[in-house]
Amino acid sequence: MNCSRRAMGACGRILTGGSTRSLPSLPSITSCARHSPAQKPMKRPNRYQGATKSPLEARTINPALAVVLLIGGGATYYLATPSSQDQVLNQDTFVPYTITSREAISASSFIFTVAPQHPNPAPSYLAAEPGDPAAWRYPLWSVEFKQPEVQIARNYTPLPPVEGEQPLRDGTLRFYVRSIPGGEMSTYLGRLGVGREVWLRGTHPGFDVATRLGSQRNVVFLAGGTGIAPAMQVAKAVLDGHADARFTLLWAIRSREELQQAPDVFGRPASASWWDVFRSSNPRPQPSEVDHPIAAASPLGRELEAMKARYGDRLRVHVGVDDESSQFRESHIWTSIQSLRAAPTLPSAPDCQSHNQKFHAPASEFEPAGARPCTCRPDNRGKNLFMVSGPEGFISHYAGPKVWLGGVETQGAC
Ligand SMILES: Cc1cc2nc3c(=O)[nH]c(=O)nc-3n(C[C@H](O)[C@H](O)[C@H](O)COP(=O)(O)OP(=O)(O)OC[C@H]3O[C@@H](n4cnc5c(N)ncnc54)[C@H](O)[C@@H]3O)c2cc1C
Repeated sequence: MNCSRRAMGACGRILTGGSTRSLPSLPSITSCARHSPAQKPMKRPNRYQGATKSPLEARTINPALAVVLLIGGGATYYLATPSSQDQVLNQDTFVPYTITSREAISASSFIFTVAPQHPNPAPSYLAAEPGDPAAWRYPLWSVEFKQPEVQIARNYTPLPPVEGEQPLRDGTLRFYVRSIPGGEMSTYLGRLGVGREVWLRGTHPGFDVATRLGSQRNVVFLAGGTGIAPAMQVAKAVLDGHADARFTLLWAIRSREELQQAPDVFGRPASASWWDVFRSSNPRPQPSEVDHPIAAASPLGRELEAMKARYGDRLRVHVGVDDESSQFRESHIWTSIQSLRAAPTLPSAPDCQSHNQKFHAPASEFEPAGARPCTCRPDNRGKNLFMVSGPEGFISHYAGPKVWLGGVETQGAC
């Protein structure tokens, strides 16, 4: 735990969904804060968090920037009653959707699809004009679901459309959710079957990946569990957007069934016993790169496989499994960062709110695209990114605890 935090650097900060950090050959870090002054009150849940400076930054070898997206715990928000006039997805009121499919991945996680009850030909998360191929407007975004019985809301991250499928103009969205024991919203969603009604509000743009990355092309993304949803969003946006972009996904999961079903049949590394861990002749299990095709792929595994088929070596996927004692450690993160062999970037402009670390630290995880314009030299715009996303405990492990910084609760800042 301490080791991980040291590895990440000296500072970090909480983002509602992610945190930012520096990578080795990627310079200093960028960070995001959880609450943006520009945001309306009551809208910011807090599962994904971002950290500003990080241990990685502290150890900066060559400046490069890293963004860490974090998924954190959820805050409770009292919800406004939806107006009858707001029938399509919007940022102010909750609108009804219907669950159209539900697929279990493990005993506690599942993917489900929702369709709006009032179709909207131009949802706010689509960039294309009607008639053009549809594309998502933001590299990273989420919507809120509400739990009507106890009046709370939580953010969830739509999964990118499956390979070969356009974002659907009928507004259909898919989500990967884990039911947390005792969790108000996630257990509520876990109980709902096909045909049940859910209520959504959004679109909520996330950390402005495009501006932060600028002319740089490398992202390392450490995702814990359902934190893979934002990772897949960012991977698709970055890899579709730039033919020379490279994305390394480090996916930390509790058990292999998130990636592969029937793992014992298909060659899962043997679980490490306590005895194994301490036997010098049996070194500690290590995270491994995912083979393609993925044997007995889970529904999520099939989606990763499709992305891998599309992007080839530009997308590398590594998995660390709790049950197999192959968690990601500092050395794995550094190896992934350094393997990108990104050219060092120059220091950012002192007043650049996108790339200077002092502004990055208190930045919000929820920020409108372009809200923080880059003022760096034209030939030095952007930072390679290291992003972290996952449950609060996961983020704390890698980015450090939540702290208050400049009146904003952040994570990864110290
Ligand atoms: C921008 C954003 C996007 C998100 N996208 C997704 C997504 O795509 N899929 C998804 O499943 N979640 C996502 N989340 C997290 C989600 O919003 C909720 O926080 C989560 O589902 C838990 O809510 P809850 O009401 O069930 O638990 P709560 O009642 O809020 O929490 C109950 C307890 O469980 C702990 N806890 C919360 N989450 C976890 C966890 N993952 N593991 C272990 N303990 C936990 C809390 O700290 C608390 O102690 C996202 C969060 C944000 C901010």
